[in-house]
Amino acid sequence: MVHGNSTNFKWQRVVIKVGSALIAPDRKGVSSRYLLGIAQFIVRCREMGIQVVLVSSGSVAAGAHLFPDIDKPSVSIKKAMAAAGQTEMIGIWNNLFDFSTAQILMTHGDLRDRERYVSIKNTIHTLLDNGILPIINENDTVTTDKLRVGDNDNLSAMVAAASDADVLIICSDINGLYDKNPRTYDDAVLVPVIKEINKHTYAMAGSEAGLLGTGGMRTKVEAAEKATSHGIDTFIINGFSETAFNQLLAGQNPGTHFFPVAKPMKELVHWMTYTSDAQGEVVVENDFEFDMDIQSELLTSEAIAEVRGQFTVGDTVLITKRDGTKLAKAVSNYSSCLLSFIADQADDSFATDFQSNTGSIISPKNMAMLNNKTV
Ligand SMILES: Nc1ncnc2c1ncn2[C@@H]1O[C@H](COP(=O)(O)OP(=O)(O)O)[C@@H](O)[C@H]1O
Ligand SMILES: N[C@@H](CCC(=O)OP(=O)(O)O)C(=O)O
Repeated sequence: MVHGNSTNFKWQRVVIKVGSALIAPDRKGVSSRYLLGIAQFIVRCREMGIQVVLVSSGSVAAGAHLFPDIDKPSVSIKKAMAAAGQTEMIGIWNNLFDFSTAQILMTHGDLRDRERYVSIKNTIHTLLDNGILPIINENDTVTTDKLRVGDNDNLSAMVAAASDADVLIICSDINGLYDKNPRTYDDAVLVPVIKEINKHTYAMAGSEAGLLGTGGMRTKVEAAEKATSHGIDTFIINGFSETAFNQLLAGQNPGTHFFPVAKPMKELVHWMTYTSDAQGEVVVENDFEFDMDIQSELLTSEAIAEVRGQFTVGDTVLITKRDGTKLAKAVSNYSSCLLSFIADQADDSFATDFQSNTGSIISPKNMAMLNNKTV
């Protein structure tokens, strides 16, 4: 746990996310220029008994030099860059350590499937228990718009939650979050501490990324929101600066430190809120409220105004009011077809009988209240 501007370094497990500009700063293939300092930090953490998981971006940037005549690469060229760059990148990381490393490539399609998520989680823990450094990236070659996380900031927060980490360190090409983009405004000021992430935090982050990166500060704030709501301290630091790593090791905050929330979400609720992806929507009337006291009647067909999308039993659905308010995400015990059918019956007794035989539509142990969060 970290306090104020200093740390007492009681971390047991750290996730370190490294941005593309640190891997291939000149787009001439991978370079060890900045990776040496990061590798030294990883080694020192491990010497202190802290387990480390590395999330490394940079496969596209690392592979770009193999396609020298292409100014504006298409999606398929970028995927080819990623495939070729990934081996260069893993090669250089592997050479920097005298212990074993392991590569894990994943997509959002893997993380949002509970069984695959648990499998990833178990593999990470098994690697750590055996002293092996997991090096993780999105599997860009197989992603589609529907399947991808799209940026490694959010991916690193999902990985931090899956790893049960207590700190996430996002290494970027800039000192931390400024009150506005310092590449545009000379008078931008570094924000050292964020105690609560809100719309002002997002306003400061804006939406511009650097030349090599994806998502800029916005996706880093999204990542910090995901991680801190799971009780994970989050830092954005300058990965170019060895001083920043030394400061962290000395218990100081070298960049922006996002404090964990006072009451972190439980693991399953956190996964449902931030990692699972709703396959459909169950729309209820505007005056609907969950009555948590009667669990079997948490959501009954009479309350349903509309069923949107196609989902099967066990899929996650979004429960929204007609006015668009996001109430909850929950695992549906009914398919969209069946739910539409029983909700459309004019005779309420049909639905009541059906539900008393088949069971409730959703159950509280598989639901996460959203309070209109952006997820
Ligand atoms: N408020 C801000 N504070 C800091 N950086 C900002 C801000 N707004 C935009 N940026 C841009 O975000 C960049 C870092 O994000 P990004 O390019 O995605 O890097 P990375 O590869 O580390 O993920 C900075 O170099 C800067 O150009
Ligand atoms: N999976 C991509 C990373 C995309 C990404 O988020 O990049 P960055 O903003 O530099 O962390 C790659 O390896 O190129």
